[in-house]
Amino acid sequence: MFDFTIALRILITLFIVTFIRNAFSKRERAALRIVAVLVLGDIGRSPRMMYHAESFANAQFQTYLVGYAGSKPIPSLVRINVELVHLTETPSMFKGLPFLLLAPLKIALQICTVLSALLYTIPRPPEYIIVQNPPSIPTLALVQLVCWLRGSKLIIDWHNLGYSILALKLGEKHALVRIARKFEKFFGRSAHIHLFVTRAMRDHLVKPWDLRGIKVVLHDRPPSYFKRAEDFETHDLFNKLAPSFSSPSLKEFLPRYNSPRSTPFTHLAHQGAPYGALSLDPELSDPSSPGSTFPALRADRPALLVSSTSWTPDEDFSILLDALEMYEKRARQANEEEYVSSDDNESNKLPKLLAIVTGKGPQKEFYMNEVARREKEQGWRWVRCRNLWLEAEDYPVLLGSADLGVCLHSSSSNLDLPMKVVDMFGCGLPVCALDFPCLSELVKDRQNGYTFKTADELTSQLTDILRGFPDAPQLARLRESFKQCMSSNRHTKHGHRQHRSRGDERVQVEEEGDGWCSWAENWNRVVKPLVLRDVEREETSLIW
Ligand SMILES: Nc1nc2c(ncn2[C@@H]2O[C@H](COP(=O)(O)OP(=O)(O)O[C@H]3O[C@H](CO)[C@@H](O)[C@H](O)[C@@H]3O)[C@@H](O)[C@H]2O)c(=O)[nH]1
Repeated sequence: MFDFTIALRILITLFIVTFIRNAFSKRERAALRIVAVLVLGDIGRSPRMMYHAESFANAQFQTYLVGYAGSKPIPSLVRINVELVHLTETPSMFKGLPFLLLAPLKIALQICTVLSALLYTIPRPPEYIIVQNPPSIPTLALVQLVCWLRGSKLIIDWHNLGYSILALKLGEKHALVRIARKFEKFFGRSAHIHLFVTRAMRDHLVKPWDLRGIKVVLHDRPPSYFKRAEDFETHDLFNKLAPSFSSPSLKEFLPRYNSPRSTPFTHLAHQGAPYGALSLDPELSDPSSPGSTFPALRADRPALLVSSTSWTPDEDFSILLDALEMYEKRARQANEEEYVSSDDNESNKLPKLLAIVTGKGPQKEFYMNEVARREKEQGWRWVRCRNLWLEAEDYPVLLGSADLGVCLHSSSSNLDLPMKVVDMFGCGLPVCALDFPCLSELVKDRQNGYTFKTADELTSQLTDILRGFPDAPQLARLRESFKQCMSSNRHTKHGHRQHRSRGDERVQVEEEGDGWCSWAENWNRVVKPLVLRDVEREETSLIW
């Protein structure tokens, strides 16, 4: 059996020896063009850090991505040779301990495993270490120490504030929250570069925390392969997902299909056949019949709603659950004979609604049990809700195949924006998003989506948008204004250059505007010039 205490002792001894050796010998000189990207979390569930790693590697850096193994990372990391360095997990036997006992044990192990990764596994000192905050404890202190020992430059990527997440658990006034805030402020103050996910976060931190270093906003943006799905991609995806839709309650809910020729959303159609008139004709759906067939959306498909959540307390899933329950009631009123008068026409009907919730996290089991309970006890006929975790390459196809996205993110600090909405926008998907301060940096109400505050409001938005589906006029209008909003953003407000003083240097910083573009375009414009500044300087001095 794995002896945790022996491993811990070995790691602590190694750390002390290294520390003394480094403290009393000449500091190492960092090697140019090596970067360590550190996240104290599951690498595969840390999209922004994976994108940073990809961008550094594309800028010819030898790139190490340090974090926990778990979900599969994006495939491009393997292609471009990013080296994954895995941290040791907290042994599962500790997981049942109370928080106040578990926390120090977990931190002790984190200290050992992070130091061993940054000091030993990465053989030459990196030029840059870029760290995700939060979590802040113990990471911020560790990276400051390693940068001091190895002569690396620190980049802090401010995603949110660690102490504000702890406050959700312990309450704002708790002594540990106050200590965590002081820790974050002290160890987060100095860095070579501070990156912020929003302007609101930059403004909140720069002056009040007296941050030192280059400070620049880098909004989340989707990679270029996040796009609207073609019908054949939707067809392939739902064929692949067929085993996840095999439960009796889903089978009776979804239109009949015959994989691989048809799925609940698509079928094989003949070129030139009228849209929507095909699914009932088995001859036409048979790929072996003469003439070319191609996958097309079926007219009797349910509306597809996608929501992604980390199942944490700052994303209150009960809002969506209540909204789905109310949608079920309204769909019965709109569609079922006992409620509908003969004057009511088709365009007032509401479609069946399949909500797919992606994501992993602590509250998943609780809420999915609640979904199953309500579905069964109330005999839902118009709504189903299922949780899935998709392979990294399938996740954008699901978003690109959906009709509407829902986001329940409410920031613990009111300073960070949901990456999942960025993903949805990249896939051409308008969203209904829970409102909170600073959301307007991303979601413009009634332009690229709707904002809501309560389950009631969300239900009204769902029914308005989906009424008459698949020929839903409100959905068509929303898609049109979404397209206009994103394309006008793309061509207008790009950033402007600013000069900032940094010691005796004048630093040119590209300030980001609201412009919509891909992650790579944004990173190359904002971060690349900062991390390759010495190259520019060398090139300039060669010219002169
Ligand atoms: N492969 C896969 N990935 C998924 C799936 N579902 C969600 N994800 C990944 O999980 C991310 C959402 O994770 P959250 O933890 O819910 O992030 P967020 O609230 O939307 O955004 C927060 O984290 C970002 C990244 O750390 C921050 O950049 C952002 O500011 C914010 O703090 C998505 O962007 C996507 O990359 C899935 O089924 N499969």
